[in-house]
Amino acid sequence: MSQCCLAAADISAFLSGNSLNAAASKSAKLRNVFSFFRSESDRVRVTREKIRSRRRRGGGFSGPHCAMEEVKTSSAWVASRSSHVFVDSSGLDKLVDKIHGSIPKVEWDFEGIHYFDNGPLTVQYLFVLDALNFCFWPDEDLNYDDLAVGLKVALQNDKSAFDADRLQSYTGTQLRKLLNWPRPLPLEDERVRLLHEVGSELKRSFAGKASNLVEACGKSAVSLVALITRHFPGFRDHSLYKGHQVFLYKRAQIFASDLWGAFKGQGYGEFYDIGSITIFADYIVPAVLRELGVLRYSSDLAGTIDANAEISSGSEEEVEIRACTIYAVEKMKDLIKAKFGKQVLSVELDLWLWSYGVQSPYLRHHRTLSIYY
Ligand SMILES: Nc1nc2c(c(CN[C@H]3C=C[C@H](O)[C@@H]3O)cn2[C@@H]2O[C@H](COP(=O)(O)O)[C@@H](O)[C@H]2O)c(=O)[nH]1
Repeated sequence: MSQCCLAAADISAFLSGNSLNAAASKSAKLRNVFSFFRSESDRVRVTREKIRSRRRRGGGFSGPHCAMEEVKTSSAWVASRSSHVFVDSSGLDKLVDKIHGSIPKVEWDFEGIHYFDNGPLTVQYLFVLDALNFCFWPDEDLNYDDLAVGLKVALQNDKSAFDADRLQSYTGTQLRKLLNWPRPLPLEDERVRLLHEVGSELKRSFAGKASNLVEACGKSAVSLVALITRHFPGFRDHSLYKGHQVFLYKRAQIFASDLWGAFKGQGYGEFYDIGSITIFADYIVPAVLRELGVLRYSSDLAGTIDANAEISSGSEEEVEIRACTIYAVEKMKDLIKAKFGKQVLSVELDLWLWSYGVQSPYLRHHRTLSIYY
């Protein structure tokens, strides 16, 4: 920079676009300095634009670890500002003491309802299952088991039923028939759209196979969640709460957990970081935590839920229920570690709490129309 050793003051003045303009008309020397800085500023502007466009494309700064950490940190952010839902620390304390820090062991597929052949077709089955694993409550006869069994029977009858091309072409009537369901499914058009999305993106990026998606994550559940939410918009389970983005990623995370459970932590289910997965913010676990005195609701919110009235997706109430669920279970894990020196997994806590909830006939859960859970 021999021709332009301007003092710092001049450079900052330049960046403000004032003094160098006037000076440049006085002398050639300064004119050179000015032209040098103009080309520099163009270079800087181009670089900045490149960074901005990379950010817009979502490249570079949202690595896999960001995604999962964001679930925990954004849920904690909500919990620290919530006004409809509260985590009762004494309730949490009592629950941990009650179980002496030991979680009752619940087997994955304790109901015996899932397809399993220990191979890539099981991965395809679980990905299709978790693409549709949401919002059963509007049909009081429908529940998760009907979906799991329906897809299992469909695959046993036709091994090509979940090929990427087939997934892209299902209609609502065909999906209903596949599940042997006598009437339109809740959010049926969305379920069909999500099947199409899974089929087309698996074909475009993973040779049609969910097993390739899993193999691409290097045995990291966190990377798998990041890969899924990057490629499949239907899995991008997030909300805006008081102007902040809150990440929940329920169906992306439960897919990793279902692989881990189905394959017993081996093969397609082997993840060195399964401990990073949080609880799955569905509508059963929050209701169980409320029943166990861990979550407390405002009287208005309790009244709405107990009257079986709906809560809007993205409302403060809905986001606080889901985020406080994640926050409470993370706190529960810390408490079990501090009090009993035990390291428990969210996926194990989840299976215990969820299985407890689906077997409680009078459980009152919140009702939100959502494709996320
Ligand atoms: N937190 C959490 N939420 C879960 C599951 C499962 C199923 N997990 C399988 C894996 C191993 C087990 O053996 C299960 O068979 C479904 N759900 C959610 O519950 C709701 C369905 O309720 P209902 O309408 O009553 O069927 C709905 O939001 C659904 O997305 C879970 O494990 N954890």
